Amino acid sequence: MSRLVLAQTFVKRLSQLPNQDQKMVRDAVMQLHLDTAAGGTPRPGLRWHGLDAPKLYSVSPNMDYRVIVYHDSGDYAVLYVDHHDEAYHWAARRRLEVHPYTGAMQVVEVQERTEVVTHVQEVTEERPFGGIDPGYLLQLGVPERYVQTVRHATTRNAHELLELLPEEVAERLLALLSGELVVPPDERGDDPFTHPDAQRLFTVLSGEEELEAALSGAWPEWTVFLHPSQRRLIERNFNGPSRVTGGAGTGKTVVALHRAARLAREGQRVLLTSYSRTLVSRLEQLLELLKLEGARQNITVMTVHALARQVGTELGLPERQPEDGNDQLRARLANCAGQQGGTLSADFLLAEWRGVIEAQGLLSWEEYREARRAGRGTPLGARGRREVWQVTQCLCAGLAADGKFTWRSMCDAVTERLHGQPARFDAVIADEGQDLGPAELRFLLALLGGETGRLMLTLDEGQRIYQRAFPMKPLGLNFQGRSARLKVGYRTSQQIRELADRLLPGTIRDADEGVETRLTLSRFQGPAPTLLALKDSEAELLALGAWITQRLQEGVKPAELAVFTRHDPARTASRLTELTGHATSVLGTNDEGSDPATVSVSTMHRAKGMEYRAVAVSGLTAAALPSAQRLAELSDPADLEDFVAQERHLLYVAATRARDWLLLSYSGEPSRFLSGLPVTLADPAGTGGE
Ligand SMILES: Nc1ncnc2c1ncn2[C@@H]1O[C@H](COP(=O)(O)OP(=O)(O)OP(=O)(O)O)[C@@H](O)[C@H]1O
Repeated sequence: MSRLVLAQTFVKRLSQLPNQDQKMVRDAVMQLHLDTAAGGTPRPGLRWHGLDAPKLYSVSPNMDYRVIVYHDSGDYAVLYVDHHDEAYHWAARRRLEVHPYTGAMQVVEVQERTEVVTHVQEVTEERPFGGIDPGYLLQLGVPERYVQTVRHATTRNAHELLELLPEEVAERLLALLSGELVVPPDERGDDPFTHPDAQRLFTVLSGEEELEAALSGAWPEWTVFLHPSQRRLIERNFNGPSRVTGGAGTGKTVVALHRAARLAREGQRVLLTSYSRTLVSRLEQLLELLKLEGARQNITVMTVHALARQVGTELGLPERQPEDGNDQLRARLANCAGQQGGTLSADFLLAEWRGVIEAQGLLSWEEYREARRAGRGTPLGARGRREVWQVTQCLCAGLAADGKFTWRSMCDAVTERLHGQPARFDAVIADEGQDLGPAELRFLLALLGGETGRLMLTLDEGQRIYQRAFPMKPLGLNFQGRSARLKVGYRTSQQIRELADRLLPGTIRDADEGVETRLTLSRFQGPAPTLLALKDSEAELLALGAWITQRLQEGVKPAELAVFTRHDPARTASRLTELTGHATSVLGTNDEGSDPATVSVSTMHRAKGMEYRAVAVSGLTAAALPSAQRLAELSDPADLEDFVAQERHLLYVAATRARDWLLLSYSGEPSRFLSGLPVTLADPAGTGGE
């Protein structure tokens, strides 16, 4: 009996081919399987023949395409497909080797770039791995042919080398670079394709049906080829609350989905949640791809607020409508302060309400009088506190009289009602957890009957755009020993990730004093991002139009393109259409999709959770980012600092929605967040930086 193994590189390339070509390749692979499954040989029609590289073979679905296959004893591993020359070029640069220490199958790149790295011999430069014992490097999975190259790598070219090595190895070396102690992977096993290191790249198929599903494109890569660090987080049972962190596009949502699926298959009642409807509807769509069948009914997918409202109604809380916009609350606070002749500004009062009273769920004057005001910049004496309390009580009374609630106060009210009730879920997984506040977390814990160990948060401090950081330990959430960082960037090209990383500090500290370095690796290369500086907004829109035209000509579909702006996307969309003729649709705050024949335009806030092949972030002026309008309203230094950090994160979020192409643009004075980034001056086609 022989086995058929599929490599992630094949599945990915197959999905990029035109439909009719995919079918032809699928038929050829199915044929190969049928011919060899019972120990036979491939039929002559497949034109099976050996290549120059050891154990690599080629199959020809037609005159144009070649499928590259590794074959050894009973194993057939389908590695890659492409047009004749490209496929052979791919094969010529790769070897499949069973690693001598780990026993895992590795795809090792050879030639060209290896030599580039080896020949950089600047003795004066620091060699970060120079002092590491070759035996230890081997234990970490470094391919034998690379051990000396790694030891010779300099600080400058170490990253180039890491992008070249098998991912699992690069990840361990990256951890060494950031000063972590790295434990070598498991001892070698018997099967090179099922070693945890190999599972991110290969999947052994158990039959024709599975092969059919894989080949028909019903198998998006993420549903099968998990990174070992993702797999561990999905399979591990934690003895306390757990946390998954990672930069944009490192697969945190993928972990959340697979873990929810795994627990549901075991019969657990799972809540998979996040804070916005857009994010939750994306979770719902992706969950369908995991083909859960009966187990699907064990998973509730809902926003925290929608669920709180539903549970509140069940528990007999009066029906109220949400009123949570900053502008509405600020107006109510100004009104109350005016009535009471207070001295504090509406903005200060709002920040105190959001940052102290709502954040800590303070329900009485005594509690507020004693409360810690950590993170608030302006000190408040007893008189000031009294004034804040009176005004915010007036706010609450006004909201209640009008049949309204703020989401946080509703969460707190429901949490109180849930007290002492049995758990409604066996597990809660909250994606984009950085933007959930204390009230939301308390509610989630109440749904678990207080069992903090059944909560998993996936989050990125660098993408915090709504919620100021707050310590989680007082809520009983201590993640020590149960926190893991994902380091492989799946979404964005190396070039886009590197630029986006420059928008944020290299390390980020959370409110519990945890410090994380943001080092991440990318899985693929792409064109350099472009930063355009134009003389006025009309010139900027024309340049944007030219950039879009160029992308469309290169085969990017309108639905794979998005434009993000800080303010007023409707205006950008209509001016863009007027000036350039490109059809656009504006995405609102609901989860509605856009017309696939148009380019999406939305706010940078709406970008969260989205993904496109090409993204333009336009109008990045000093006045727009951080929003000058909002800055003028803030007086407390801590509020200002929080706000500027959130605006910076917003740019990071918008930029990291791009997989292959990124354009940043502005006219006049640039946003302070762009300082230090190389500008490609007015270049309408967007080719200057590429
Ligand atoms: N193991 C994997 N194999 C292939 N693709 C993956 C894998 N994990 C994640 N991806 C892909 O990478 C992209 C980003 O994944 P995901 O949305 O889970 O990342 P994230 O960390 O939640 O991102 P963000 O924080 O930016 O929202 C998606 O297209 C996803 O399908």
